[in-house]
Amino acid sequence: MLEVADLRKTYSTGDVALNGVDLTVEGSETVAMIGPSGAGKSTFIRCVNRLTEPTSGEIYLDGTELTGLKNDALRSARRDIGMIFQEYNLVERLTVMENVLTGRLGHLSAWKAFRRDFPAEDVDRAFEILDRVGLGGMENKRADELSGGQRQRVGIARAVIQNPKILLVDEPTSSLDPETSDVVMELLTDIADERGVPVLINIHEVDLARSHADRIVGLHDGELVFEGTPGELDDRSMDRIYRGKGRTADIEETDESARDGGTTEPDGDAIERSERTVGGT
Ligand SMILES: Nc1ncnc2c1ncn2[C@@H]1O[C@H](COP(=O)(O)OP(=O)(O)OP(=O)(O)O)[C@@H](O)[C@H]1O
Repeated sequence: MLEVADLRKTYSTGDVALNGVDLTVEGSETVAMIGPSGAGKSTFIRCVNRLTEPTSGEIYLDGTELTGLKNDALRSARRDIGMIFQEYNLVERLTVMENVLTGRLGHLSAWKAFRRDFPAEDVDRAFEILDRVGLGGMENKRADELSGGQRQRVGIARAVIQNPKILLVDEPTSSLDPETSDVVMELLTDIADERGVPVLINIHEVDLARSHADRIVGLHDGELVFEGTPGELDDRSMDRIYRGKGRTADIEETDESARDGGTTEPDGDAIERSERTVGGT
């Protein structure tokens, strides 16, 4: 389970990317994070795996506090986080099998990692996972011979072989056509279910989020302004996420004036206006 509390990030440029975000992702749920460009989605994911140092806040993964970890402790915690990237981040000249096995490098001693000396069980698992993601028989192909969809499947297999406690996925479909995007999203959610691992996906395509996620969270200007099921993501929520309209503060203000309008005695002018209206009818 990932638990994030009051996460804040201000870059050295003064840009406030995250302004106190709370989020929990657990079980085998798929949570899609949506929001306009610059809302802070990538910063959030990068803070969780500490590629970006948060300014403040707490991040727990299955009870381990990730902020503040250094060196070996940080390396070990990162083994528990499977990352899947927009641009796949494969080593082009290596084979599919070699790319997948790099997901196990963090589990080997430095010497074995240097020699890429993987135990037989890792290789067996790589075969099994490649089969699961639909790349059975392609183990010896070089990464640069693959299509975008195939590359992303290698990226998924490489993350899954880590045995992660969570999958963090950054714009997995941005470089893919709509049909392949759909297949990749389905694969991710199925794998989450099968392995009992939660998935947090940062995604631009709202339709994909709606059709594949269990829960959607919306960021605007570094703040979480929506959290709900795909069915709850109505036009008003979309406005709040993409235009910053009707955020909690605005709603409270509106509600207050509505309440006032209902309970406060109208002033003299209002009475006059209303009488004119009545008299005129
Ligand atoms: N390395 C950086 N240095 C300074 N400011 C940054 C850096 N990275 C991001 N920002 C700023 O932080 C804010 C959030 O950016 P971030 O990339 O997290 O948003 P995003 O929602 O992922 O956007 P996109 O969907 O375009 O990728 C933006 O204002 C951005 O300019």
